[in-house]
Amino acid sequence: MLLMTTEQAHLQGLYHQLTTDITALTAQLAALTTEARTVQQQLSTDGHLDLGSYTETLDSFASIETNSRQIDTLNARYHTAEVRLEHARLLLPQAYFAKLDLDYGDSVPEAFYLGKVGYVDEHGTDLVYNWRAPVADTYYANRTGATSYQANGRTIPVTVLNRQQFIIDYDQLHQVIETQTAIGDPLLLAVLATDRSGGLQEITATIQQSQNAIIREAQHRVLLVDGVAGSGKTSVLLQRVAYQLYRHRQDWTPADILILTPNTAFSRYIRGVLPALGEAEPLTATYLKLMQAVGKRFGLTITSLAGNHLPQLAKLLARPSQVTPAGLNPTAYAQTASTDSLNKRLQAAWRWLQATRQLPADVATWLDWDQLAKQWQLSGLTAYDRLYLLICITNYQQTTTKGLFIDEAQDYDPDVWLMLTKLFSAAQVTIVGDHRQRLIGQAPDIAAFFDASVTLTLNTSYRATGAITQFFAQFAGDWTDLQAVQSIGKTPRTLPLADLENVLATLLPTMSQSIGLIAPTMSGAEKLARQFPTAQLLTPEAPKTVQPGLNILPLAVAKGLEFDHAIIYDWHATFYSEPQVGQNRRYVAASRGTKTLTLLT
Ligand SMILES: Nc1ncnc2c1ncn2[C@@H]1O[C@H](COP(=O)(O)OP(=O)(O)OP(=O)(O)O)[C@@H](O)[C@H]1O
Repeated sequence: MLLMTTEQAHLQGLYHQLTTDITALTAQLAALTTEARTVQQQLSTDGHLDLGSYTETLDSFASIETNSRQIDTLNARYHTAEVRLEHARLLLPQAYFAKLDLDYGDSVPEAFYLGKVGYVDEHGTDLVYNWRAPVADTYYANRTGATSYQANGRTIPVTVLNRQQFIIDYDQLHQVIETQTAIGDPLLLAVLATDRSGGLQEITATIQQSQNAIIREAQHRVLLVDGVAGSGKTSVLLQRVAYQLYRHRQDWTPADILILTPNTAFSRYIRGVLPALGEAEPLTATYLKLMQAVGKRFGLTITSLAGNHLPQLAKLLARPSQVTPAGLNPTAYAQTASTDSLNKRLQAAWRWLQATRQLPADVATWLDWDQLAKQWQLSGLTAYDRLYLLICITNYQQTTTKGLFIDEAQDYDPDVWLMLTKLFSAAQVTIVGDHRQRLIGQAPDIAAFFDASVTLTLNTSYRATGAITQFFAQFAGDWTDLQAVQSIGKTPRTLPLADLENVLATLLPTMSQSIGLIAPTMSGAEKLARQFPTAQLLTPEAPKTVQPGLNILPLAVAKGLEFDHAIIYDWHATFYSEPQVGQNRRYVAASRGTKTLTLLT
C-alpha cells in the first residue's frame, strides 16, 4: 500500500512536470519563431552589403557573421525545445513502464524509471531513462542481484535490488507489479489480451529476454532471426530499428534505414510503430521497388524479376574466362590477368576504360547483351540480369543505406540474396523470417550467402491463445519446441463452408474487433468480397491494412498480419494439401487469429 502511495505520488509529480513543460515549451517555441523572424529580417537588411569603403565592407561582413551565429544558436535552442516537447507529449499517456533500483556500491541506491523515450528536466537531470539506454539492458535481461551491463565499451558492475512494472494511464497508476514475485508476466498477458484492430503496436514495455538479445545484438554485421509464427519477429525487427538509431544517433538518421517488406499492405501494417517510439518513419520498399529504383541509376527499366539467371551469372562470374565478353573492348579485357575470375577481369576492364576515358556514355547498352547470352548459353539476359551484372562489374554499393532490415525473409529466392549481398556489403543487416512459412517452393539457406553472420531463434509464440497455438503447432514441422504463453482460450472449430454467414453473424457484435476471412487465392478473396460488399478487401498493393470489422484477403497477403478472429475459407482445398508446401500454408493460415480460429470446409 505504501509502495503504491509513494509511486502514485512520484507519477503525479512527473505528470505535473510534463504538462507544465508542454505549456512552457509550446510558448518557448512560439517565442523562438518570432525571434528568428526578427533576426532574419535584420539579416536581409544587413545582408545588403555596403561596399562603399574598406571599413564599411568589414562592418557589413561582421554584422552578417554575428547574425548567422545568432541564427545557429536560435536553431539549436529551437531543436532542443522541439525534441523535449515531442518527448513530453509522447510520455504523457504513460510516463514510464518500469523502475529499476540499482546499487552501484558507492552511495545510496539509485532509481531508474524506464520509458519509451528519455526525458530530462531543464537542468539536464534524467527523469525518465530511454528503454534503449545501456542500463535498461538489466531490466530486459531479467537480471536481479549482482550483475553488469555494457556501456561505451565498458562493463559496469551493479546490483539490481528491485525490478517493478507499472500499469499507468496518464496521471493514474493502476498497478505496480513486483517482477521478482510475479508468476509469468502479468503485464505481457494483459497486453496480449487486447484487441488487434489496426496496425502493429510497439512492445517496449514487455520485450522478452530472447527478443531483447536480438534487439541489442551488436557483435555481428549480419544478424539472422528464425522464429515461429507470432514470436514477435516483426515487432523485434522494428524495435531493433529504433535501437540501432539510438546506438548510432551521432551518424544515422531514419533516412539511412531501409526496411524491405513483402507488400504495401504490410508496409501499412507496420507504419506508426517507430513514430510511437519517438523516431521518424523509415523508408520501406518491396524488393521489386528497390530494384526498379537501383535499375534507374543504370538506365534500366525493370518490370519483373521473373525468368532471371542470377544464380548462373554468379557462378559464371566466379570462374576465370578466356573469351572476351561480347561487346567489351578486347584491348580492355586484354589488360586484365587471365587467371582472375571473370568478375575481377570485368571490374579491372571497367577501371581501365574509366582511367583511359573510354567509358560508354550509356551503361545500359554497354555490352552486347544478346550475344553475351549466347556466349554464356543462357536463354537471354533480362533487365534484372543486366542490372546484376552491371552492379558486379562497377562494384556499385547502395551506400546511402546503413541499416538494412528484411522481414518475411523465407520468401526470397537465391537471386535476391545474391543481389543484396552485392548491393549492401557494408550495411548492418537484420534478416527475420520463419523457414516453415514459405508458401511456394523451398526456402534457401540464407546464411550460406553471407561470409559471417549469426542466427538467433525465437520459439515462443505470443500472438494467439494456447488452443490456437497448439493447433497450428501441429503443422510447424521441425519447430518441435514451439511454446505458447497465453491461456488456453477457445478451441478452434471446423464448420461447413455454408456456415460462413452464421459465423460472421456471431462475430458481428464484436465488430470493433478485426475479422480476417482468408481465402487460398486472390481470385477466391475477390469472389468473397463480392459476396460481402461492405467488407474491406486487402490486396498486396492496396495502401490499406487491417481494420476493425471484416477484412477479406488471400493467404499470401495475410502472412505477417493478425486478426482477433481468423476464418480460413476452404480449409480442405488442394491448396492446403499440396505435397511440399501444404503444411506450411496450413501453419501460416492457422496462426493468424489471436482469439478465435474457424476453419470452413
Ligand atoms: N514481447 C512482446 N510483448 C507484447 N506483445 C508481443 C511481444 N512479442 C510479440 N508480441 C505480439 O505478438 C504478436 C505477433 O508479433 P509479430 O507479428 O511481430 O510476430 P511474427 O513473428 O512477426 O509473426 P509472423 O510469423 O506471423 O509474421 C503481435 O501482436 C505482437 O504485438
